[in-house]
Amino acid sequence: MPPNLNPNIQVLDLNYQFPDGSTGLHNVRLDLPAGSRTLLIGANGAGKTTLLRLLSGKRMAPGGTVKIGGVDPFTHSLEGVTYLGVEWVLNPIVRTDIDVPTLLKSVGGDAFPERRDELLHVLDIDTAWRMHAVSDGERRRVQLAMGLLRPWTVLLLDEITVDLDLLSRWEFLAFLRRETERRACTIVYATHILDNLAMWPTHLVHMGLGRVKKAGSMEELEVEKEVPQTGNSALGEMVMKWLREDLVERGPRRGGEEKTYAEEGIGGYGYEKLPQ
Ligand SMILES: Nc1ncnc2c1ncn2[C@@H]1O[C@H](COP(=O)(O)OP(=O)(O)OP(=O)(O)O)[C@@H](O)[C@H]1O
Repeated sequence: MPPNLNPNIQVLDLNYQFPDGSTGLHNVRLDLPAGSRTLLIGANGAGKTTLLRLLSGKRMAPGGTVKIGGVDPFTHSLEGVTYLGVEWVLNPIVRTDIDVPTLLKSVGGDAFPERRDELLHVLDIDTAWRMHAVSDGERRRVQLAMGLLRPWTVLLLDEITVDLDLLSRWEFLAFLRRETERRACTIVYATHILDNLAMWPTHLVHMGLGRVKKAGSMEELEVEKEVPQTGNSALGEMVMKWLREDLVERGPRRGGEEKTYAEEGIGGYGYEKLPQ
C-alpha cells in the first residue's frame, strides 16, 4: 500500500487482551491529526508499548478500532509506518564489524542520498566508524539514521533516545519537528525523559493502567509553553552549553570542511539562541 498523504491516527474504543487473557488496554480512544507530534506519557507498565505495537500493526487490534490514515495497520501492511522500539534496538547487525556506509546502503541509503546525508549530519555520524568499535550512543545514532532513512509517514518511537547525549537528542528531536513541518507525516513518541521537550509536542497522551487518562492538543490541555529558550531546565541549559562547547572543540567530521552542527545551530527552534 502506498504511503498515505493524510496520516492521521484514530483509535476507537480499543480493548486489548494479551494471549494469557490479561487485559492490556481498556476503552482507548485517540484522534491524532496528520502532522501532529504526540508525546505518550505514562509510568512503567502503563500500556504505552502495547498501544504502539497495535498502532504499528505488529499486533492485531479488534476490527475497526485502529485506523492509520483511514486503514487498519494489521490487515494492510502499511508502507510508511515505522515503529522503532526494543526489538529494533536489539538487532545484532549493528554490533558486527561493519562500516557505516555499508549499513546505510543495506537499508536503501543510496535511494535517498539527501536524507542519508542530512541524517549523517544531524546525528553527527562519522562514516569511518566500524560498528563493533563504537560507544552505545554512537551505535544508537547510526541505528536512528538507518531507521529514519526511508521517508516514513507515521513514526512510532518507543523510548529509543536513552543512550543519546543531551545535545544529540536535541538535534534529533529538532530534525523530527522539521520533518512534520515540511511533509505529511505524524509522530507518536513514548518517553520518560522530558528534558528539552516543552516546545516539541503538539499533542499529549497520558496513559495509566492501560487507559488513556488525558489526551489532547497542548492548547486543549492548556500546557504552559512559556519556558526558557530550549524548553529546558536551568541545569539542562547549562549541560547543553557544555556539550556544544565540546563539539566545537572536537571540530568537524569528514575532512575538516564542514561546520559542526553546534557551530551552525541547526536545531531550528531556538537552539542557536542558547546562552553563550
Ligand atoms: N505479553 C504480555 N502478556 C501479558 N502481560 C503483558 C505482556 N506484555 C506486557 N504485559 C503487561 O502489560 C502492561 C503494560 O505493558 P507495556 O509494555 O505496554 O507498558 P509501558 O507503558 O510501555 O511500560 P514501560 O514504560 O515500562 O516501557 C504491563 O503491566 C505488562 O506487565
